[in-house]
Amino acid sequence: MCSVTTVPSIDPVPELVTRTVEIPDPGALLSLLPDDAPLAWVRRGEGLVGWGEAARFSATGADRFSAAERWWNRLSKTAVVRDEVDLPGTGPVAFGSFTFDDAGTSTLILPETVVGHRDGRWWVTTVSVTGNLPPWPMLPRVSPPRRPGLVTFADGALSGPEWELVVAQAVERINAGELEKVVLARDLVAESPGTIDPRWPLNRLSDRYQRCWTFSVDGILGATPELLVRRERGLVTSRVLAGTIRRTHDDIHDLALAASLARSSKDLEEHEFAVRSVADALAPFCSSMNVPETPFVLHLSNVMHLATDLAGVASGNVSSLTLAEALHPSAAVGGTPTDKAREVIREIEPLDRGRYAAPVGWIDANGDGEWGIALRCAQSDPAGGSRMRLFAGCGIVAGSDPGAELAESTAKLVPMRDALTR
Ligand SMILES: C=C(O[C@@H]1C=C(C(=O)O)C=C[C@H]1O)C(=O)O
Repeated sequence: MCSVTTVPSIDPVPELVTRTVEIPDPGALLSLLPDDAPLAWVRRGEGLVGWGEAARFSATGADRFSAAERWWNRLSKTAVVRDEVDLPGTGPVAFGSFTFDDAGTSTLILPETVVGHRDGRWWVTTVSVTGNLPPWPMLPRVSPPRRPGLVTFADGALSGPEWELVVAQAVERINAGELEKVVLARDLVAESPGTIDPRWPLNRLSDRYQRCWTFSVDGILGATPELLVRRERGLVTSRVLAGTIRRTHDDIHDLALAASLARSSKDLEEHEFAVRSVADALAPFCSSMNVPETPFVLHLSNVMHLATDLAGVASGNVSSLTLAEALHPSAAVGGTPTDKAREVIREIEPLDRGRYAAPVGWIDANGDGEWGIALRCAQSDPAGGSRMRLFAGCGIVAGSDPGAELAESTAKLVPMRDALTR
C-alpha cells in the first residue's frame, strides 16, 4: 500500500499496471464486498465496488480538488492499461470523497480490485503499483454482513429545538435581505455496542432506495438521491434536487402532496436557485445545455423532492472531478449567493460537516466519472467503528417555518436510521 499526502514534483509515481477482464455474473455487487473499508457506488444493481488499497491521496484546503486531480492524472496517464471491456469505469478507477469546506481531509483511493456491472456486462479490474502485471482476478469469499447490535441515537451538535432557533435566525437574515437561501444541517450520533459492519446499512439502503446512488468511500456511506455530475464520453448530466415534502405512506394522499409540492411557490423558488447555480457553473464547460423549464417530482420512500435533470455537451476535455469542483457547493447544499451562504453556514451552524453535502464518487483514467452529493449518509467516527454521525439539512428561504424544517430534516434522517436498526 502506498500513501501520499502532498505531490512535490519529484515525487516518484507508482508504476501502475491494470488489467480489466470481462467475467460472468458474479452476483450482486454489494455481496462481493469484504467488511474492511468497502468502496461502493451502486444504483439499481449497476455500478462499481472495490476493496484493497493500492494507493491513496489525501488533500486539505481550497485546492483539494485540483491537487487530487493532478495526482490522479500523474498516476493514471502513465499507467499500463490492459482493458478488454473499454467502458466508462473500466481500467484504472479511483473512488473519492471530498470535504464540504476547506478544512479536513479529502481522499482519492485506488483500490486493488474493482468489480463493475453495466448494461448486462460485468468486469474485474486488478491493479499493481510495482510495474508488474497484476494477478489474475479472483473474487474472495466473504463473510455475510453482520447486523449491528442495538443502535442508540443522540443529538449531535444541537437538539431539535436549538436547531429550530438557528433556522429562525437564518430566516431573519434572509428577510433582512442579506441572502436569498441557505442550507442548514444538523447531526445525530449513532452508537452501537460493537463495530458496525458497513455492509449491513449499505445493503439495506440499496434495497430500499433503488433510485438513489448507494455509496461507501473511506468511512462515509449513504444513499444519495442527488447526482452532482456525471461525465461520460463528452456527455455531462446532473440531477438537481431542492424542495421537499414528507411522505405519509397513504398513496392517494401522497399523490395530492406531490401535486401541492409541484405548485408550492416557496419550493419552486428554492428549486430554481439550485438549478440556476448548477446551470451557471456548468455553462463555461459545455457547448450546449438542456435545462428543463419545470421540475418533476422524485418519489423516494421517505420523502418527495422537486427534481431537474440537466444535460450538456462538454466543450473540451474537462474531467468529471473538475466539473464537481466547479459545481460544489451548489445552492442545493450551500445557498444563494454561494459565498454569503457559506459565510452564514460558518457563522450559525455549529457543526463540522466533514464530508457530508460534498462530492463523493469515482473517476477513471479518461476523466469520466460520477460524483454524487453525500446526503442521507453517515460518517464513521475515526476514534472507533461503533459510532457514526448522521447528517441532514434543509434549504431555508424567506417562507421557511422552523418547525416544518425540523420535521423535514427528521424525515431525511430516516433512511440511515432505519438502515442501522432494521
Ligand atoms: C441537504 C439535504 O438535502 C438537500 C436539500 C433539499 C431541500 O431542502 O429540499 C432537498 C434535497 C437536497 O438537495 C440533505 O438531505 O441533507
